[in-house]
This record gives sequence, structure tokens and C-alpha cells, in this order.
Amino acid sequence: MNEVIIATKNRGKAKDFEALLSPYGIRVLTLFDVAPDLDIEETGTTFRGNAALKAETVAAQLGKMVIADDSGLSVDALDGKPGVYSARYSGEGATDERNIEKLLSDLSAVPDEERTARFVCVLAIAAPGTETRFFEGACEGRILRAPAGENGFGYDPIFYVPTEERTMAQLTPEEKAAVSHRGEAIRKLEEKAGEVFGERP
Ligand SMILES: O=c1[nH]c(=O)c2ncn([C@@H]3O[C@H](COP(=O)(O)OP(=O)(O)OP(=O)(O)O)[C@@H](O)[C@H]3O)c2[nH]1
Ligand SMILES: [Mg+2]
Repeated sequence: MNEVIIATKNRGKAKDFEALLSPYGIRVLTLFDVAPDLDIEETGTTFRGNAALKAETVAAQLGKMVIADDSGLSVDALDGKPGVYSARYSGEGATDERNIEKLLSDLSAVPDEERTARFVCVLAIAAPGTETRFFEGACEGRILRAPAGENGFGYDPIFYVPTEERTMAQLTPEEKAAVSHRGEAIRKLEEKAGEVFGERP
């Protein structure tokens, strides 16, 4: 297993996967490499549903094993929002910057001690003729009042990780991999690598 197809068009996620999988000598291919014209509408209402949709659509199209990641930010003071809508939170033409702006504005009246949140990641692994499998991870943190840090993507600059005493965007890719929701999900997958990918010869 030298290559893994991740059914994503999010370059930030792809970088996270590269940091997570390069230590194993695994090269990451994304939809930009294998199916650039494919746009999958995320019609699900759960991370699991959307992860399955993305992985199964691409696996069926390519006839190969494919991993998809559906993930997002769940903010307690907003009853779990933006959740599965994290990428689209600021509406049509959403960007990471606009999503951050909207979230900070929605939370402007929320006191520091009530700004708890978690990142959630569900990985789905699909292959033709097999049952799709799922691996989940989460990372607890707090939403700051202003961005800090240049690394990562999405909401990373406003997501403070108490155990690291920095935002997710202030961590190196390796540090993020060690504490992130995506890292936890990948490590759970890894424990089952033999079952998922087949035993190495
Ligand atoms: O700061 C962040 N650090 C992270 O580590 C992270 N992981 C997820 N997110 C947010 O949740 C959306 C996923 O939505 P999502 O799973 O549909 O992915 P996406 O639409 O961006 O790409 P694709 O994989 O679907 O092609 C992303 O866009 C981000 O807003 C993150 N934000
Ligand atoms: Mg998406």
C-alpha cells in the first residue's frame, strides 16, 4: 500500500493526511489527481452519512478503495453548530476567512468560559463489493476572540487547544497530527490496517 486515494478537494485536509501518512511511506492522492471533474453534493445530515457518500461515490467510479473525511466544528454555545455545515457556514461562496468572521460574530456575546467546542472527524473507507467502515476522532478546545497562527486551515486560527496552550494554527503539521480529530481517526484506522488494507505479504 504505497498510495491512498482521499476523496477530498480540500487542500488543507490533504496536507493533514500527508503529515499523518508520510511517516508510513504512503503517498496521498486527492480528487484533484484522480477525478478532478467530480463534484459530490453533500446531502447528508451527519458526518458519517457524508463521509460514506463521498467515499462510496468515488470508490464506485474508480473501482478502487477510497477514504473520505467528513469533519467539522461543533460549538457548545451554538448547540453543536456549524457541525456538518462547517465548510458552508457563511453561505454561498464561503471561505475560511468568512466562516471565521461569522463564527466570531455569532459568539461575540458568549463569555470565555462558555466558548467550548470540539473538532470531529469521521473517516469512511469504501471499496467495491465491501461494507464501508468508519473511524472517528475528536479534539476538545475553545473558540478565541481573534485568530492566531498561520498553519492549518479552516477554523484552526481561532481554535485554542488547552493541552498545547496554542491555537491549532500555531502547531506544526506534526504537532497538529498528534492531537487533532483527524489524527485520532487515522490512528484508529491504523490499528485495523491489516483488516482494512489486507495483511502485508
Ligand atoms: O480549522 C479546521 N481544522 C480542521 O482540522 C478541520 N477539519 C474540518 N474543519 C472544518 O470543517 C469543514 C469540513 O467540511 P467537509 O468535511 O465537507 O470538507 P470540505 O468540504 O472542506 O472538503 P471535502 O473533503 O468535502 O472535499 C472544513 O472545510 C472546515 O471548515 C476544520 N477546520
Ligand atoms: Mg465538503
